[in-house]
Amino acid sequence: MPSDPSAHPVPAGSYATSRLSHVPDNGLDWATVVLRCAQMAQADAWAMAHGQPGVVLMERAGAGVVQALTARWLPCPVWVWCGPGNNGGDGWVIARLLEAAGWPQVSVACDSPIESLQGDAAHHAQRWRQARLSRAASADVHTLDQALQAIAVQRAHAQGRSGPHSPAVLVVDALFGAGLSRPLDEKVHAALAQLATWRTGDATSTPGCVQVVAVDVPSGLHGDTAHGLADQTVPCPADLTVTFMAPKPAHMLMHGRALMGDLVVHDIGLPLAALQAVAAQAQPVGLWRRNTPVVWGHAWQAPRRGGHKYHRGHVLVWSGPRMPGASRLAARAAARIGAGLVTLAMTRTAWPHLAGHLMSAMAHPLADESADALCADWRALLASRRWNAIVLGPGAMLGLPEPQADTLRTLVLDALATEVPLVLDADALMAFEGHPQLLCQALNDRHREGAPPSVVLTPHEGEFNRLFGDLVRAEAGQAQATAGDPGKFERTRLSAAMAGAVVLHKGADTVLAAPDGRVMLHDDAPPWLSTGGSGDVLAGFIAGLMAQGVDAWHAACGAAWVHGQCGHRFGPGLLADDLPEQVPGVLRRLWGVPPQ
Ligand SMILES: NC(=O)C1=CN([C@@H]2O[C@H](COP(=O)(O)OP(=O)(O)OC[C@H]3O[C@@H](n4cnc5c(N)ncnc54)[C@H](OP(=O)(O)O)[C@@H]3O)[C@@H](O)[C@H]2O)[C@@H](O)CC1
Ligand SMILES: Nc1ncnc2c1ncn2[C@@H]1O[C@H](COP(=O)(O)OP(=O)(O)O)[C@@H](O)[C@H]1O
Ligand SMILES: [K+]
Repeated sequence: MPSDPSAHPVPAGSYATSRLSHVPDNGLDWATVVLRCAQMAQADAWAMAHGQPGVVLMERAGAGVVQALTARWLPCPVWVWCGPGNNGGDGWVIARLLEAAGWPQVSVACDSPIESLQGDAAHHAQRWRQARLSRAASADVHTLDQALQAIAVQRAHAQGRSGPHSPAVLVVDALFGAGLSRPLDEKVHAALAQLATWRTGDATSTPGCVQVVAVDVPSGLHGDTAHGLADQTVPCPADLTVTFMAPKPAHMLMHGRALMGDLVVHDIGLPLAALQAVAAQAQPVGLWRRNTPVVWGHAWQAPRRGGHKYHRGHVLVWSGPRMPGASRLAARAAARIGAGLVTLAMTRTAWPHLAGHLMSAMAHPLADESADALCADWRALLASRRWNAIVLGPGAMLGLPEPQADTLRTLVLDALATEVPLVLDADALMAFEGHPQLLCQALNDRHREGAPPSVVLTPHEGEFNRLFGDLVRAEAGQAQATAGDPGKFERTRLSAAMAGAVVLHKGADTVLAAPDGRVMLHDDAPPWLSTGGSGDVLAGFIAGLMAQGVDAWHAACGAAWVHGQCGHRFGPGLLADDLPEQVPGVLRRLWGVPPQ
């Protein structure tokens, strides 16, 4: 990861790419999409129908794996495990090319007879066989059982002589790709599970003695959900995974990614037109994208000459009585990202202590002798001025008149009854735990069909599950034949559709979704962001952008990007307080403002 990725208009990806050509077309290019398995198959089919033979694509896929593999490991004994379909087809290419590159011990295991293979895989299996025979070498293909026995012997002989770049045995998992159609057979699952035990090391071997390269995905993992089918476990993680053209959701979601080892996305030469054809089929919503300025930059401009502070919007931040730091972080973030004015609303009791800590931000005291008085004052404040965005949630609940959750729910519903763009975070979401329908109803009442959404919900994974878990499970169960976890992308998409709001589902793999079905992945965030208050800053960034007139969707995407960039710029040791202070540098690079 570069130390300052904001130097690039498109941030460095979180995976390695080989030969990826960045040809922008209305912002659409292979590097910025996340394709579902069916869409990848559509792109492959389009390319094949437009003059790119499948056998050539398969040759390039195998060559890409060999390129990544030989860059990492020295020649060592290799087993290529080939499945019955095209994933196996890649395996035959890999076996042939490794031998052609001079790797001395390459063995192939396939439980399907070569004669039973079809299409491009059959073609490449035959090419492998011919290459073997032309060298007067044996063209024997082994079963997975035989392969396991042989590997057991090879690793026993190699004890103490393997290293990170020269394992006793390297296994290429070319059994099944991302579009798995049914769970793995028990026998295949058990073979991969045995491999996994050897890979991690056991009483008789050291970790790394057996290493694994996955073609497309570790077999058994579905590319759309990052889980096995029918709740089957994914038996064998990989040390290196090579997929093709674009990542699938499983490559980008953390629990899928954790099974992949290093990830390489290899360009097998599908043209941009193939992607455009897939995008056309995905209209009007479009493809799932990776979050870069290309997709939201047009919605957010630098302050204009001759403008004044009111042009840049006024943000109102709800400040809870006991955890005022959270709202102050959000307020500071909103101001730093460009809101012209920021006001914190706080209870009258807290006001004397808190107001003195504010400099550029303003404070407004609210009656707090009872929940009714507080809510009445809040409603009066909402009506009193032209607010351009509201943040409600960071540190919002503790210390409110009892019952606290009821009081906070009323405050949220009052804010939702206005037309002011709104960010609901943390406590404001948890106040609806057990009552998600109430929140969804209020959000849908305010959301006008066809109008852009004006509310952003920013749950982290725990909040998301507590708030939406049951609703999403029910909805996904109805929609999917293969009930089970539909994956973070789909869960987030469903929640946004149900809520009629933008949902920014936080985490190391942040997924954003809009009610109309748009989905975005923010994968360029550093782990330094996992510190208390960092989410409060993000809420402030979103509100700061909405106050400047950016719609909820683009504000959420832009804010997530700025948040990640601030984390990169500061690096280790980051506190949430440091994030807003990084914004000037990030914006300077984003807008190309010359250094001072
Ligand atoms: N142009 C292209 O297309 C390119 C494709 N490429 C490569 O192709 C891969 C995708 O290939 P794929 O679609 O053939 O899928 P794959 O994972 O090999 O398996 C399907 C086969 O397995 C069978 N089967 C399924 N589940 C099973 C189970 N549990 N247990 C047993 N059998 C099972 C299934 O049988 P069926 O369900 O039809 O009965 C079918 O025969 C992709 O990952 C990439 O590596 C690259 O070469 C680049 C160009
Ligand atoms: N490991 C990680 N890598 C990248 N970003 C992370 C990681 N962990 C958390 N984040 C980000 O940090 C922020 C934390 O927000 P949140 O959990 O609401 O914290 P808080 O409530 O303390 O403000 C979110 O934007 C989240 O996406
Ligand atoms: K595989």
